[in-house]
Amino acid sequence: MPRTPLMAGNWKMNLNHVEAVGLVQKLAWTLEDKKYDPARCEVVVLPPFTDLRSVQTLIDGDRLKLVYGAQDVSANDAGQYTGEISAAMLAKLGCRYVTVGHSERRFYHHEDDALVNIKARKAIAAGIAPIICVGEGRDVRQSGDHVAYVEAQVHAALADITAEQAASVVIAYEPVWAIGTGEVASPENAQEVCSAVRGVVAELYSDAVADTVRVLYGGSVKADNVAATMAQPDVDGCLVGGSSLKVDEFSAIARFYDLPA
Ligand SMILES: O=C(CO)COP(=O)(O)O
Repeated sequence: MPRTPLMAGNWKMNLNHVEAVGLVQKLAWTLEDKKYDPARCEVVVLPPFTDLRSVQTLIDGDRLKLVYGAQDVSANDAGQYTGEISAAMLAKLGCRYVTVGHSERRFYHHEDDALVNIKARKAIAAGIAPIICVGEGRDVRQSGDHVAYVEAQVHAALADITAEQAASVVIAYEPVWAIGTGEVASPENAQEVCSAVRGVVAELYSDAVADTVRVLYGGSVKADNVAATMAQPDVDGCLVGGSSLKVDEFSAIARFYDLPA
C-alpha cells in the first residue's frame, strides 16, 4: 500500500486555546474551500498541551477532516512527576500523534536517545503514533558525518520496538541547522538522509516495514519549497514549524501536489 503523505504542523509554544480554535477553524475552512482530500495528504496539528481539549472539541464536534496530537509525552505512566503529561492522558484526549525527541527538547531539556526511545514506547503502548525526531547539528553536517549520526539516532530510538509496532512509527528528519533559520535542506540532502533512515528501518525489521514507515523532512518548510522536497522518493511528508501558524501557507503545503516542484 502506498504511504499516505503526512503534513504535521508543530506549533511549538505558540497560541493559547482561544487562538488555537481560531487557527483550526480557519485551517479547516481553507482546506475545504480548496477541496482538500485527506486520502492524498493527512493533515495533523500539534498544539501545546493547554490547547488540546479545545482543539478536540472543535474537530470532533464539527467533524473536521483534521487530526491532532501533542508535542511531547512523559516517559512515566503516572504519579509523582510534577508538570508531566502521560501518554494515557493524551490518548484519552484523542491524540493520534506525538512528537518525541524534537531537537528543541534534546537541547533545552537534555533529552537523550534513551529517553526518546522510552517516550516512543510509551506513546505506542497508549495507541499513539510517535513522530520520532532526529537530525544533526551544523557541526556534524560540516564534518560530513551526518548520515551516520542520524542512523545512530534512529537505531537508538527504535530499541525494543517490535516490527508490528514500528509500522505505526513516523520518523522526522529535522537537521538542526535548518530549523527556524530559513535555510531549508536541499531536496537532495533531504533525500539522502531520509533514504538512510528508511535503510535503518529495513535493516532492523524488513523491507515491508520500511515500505510502511513514513519519513518526514522538517526545517524551514514553506509553500515555495515543499513540492521539490516532496518529489523525493523517500520523503513522505513534512514536519512544519513556523509555516504551520500561517493558514494560507500551511493549507498550500497540505496541497503540495498542486504546487510546481
Ligand atoms: O522544528 C520544526 C518542526 O518541528 C521546523 O521548524 P520551522 O519550520 O519553523 O523551521
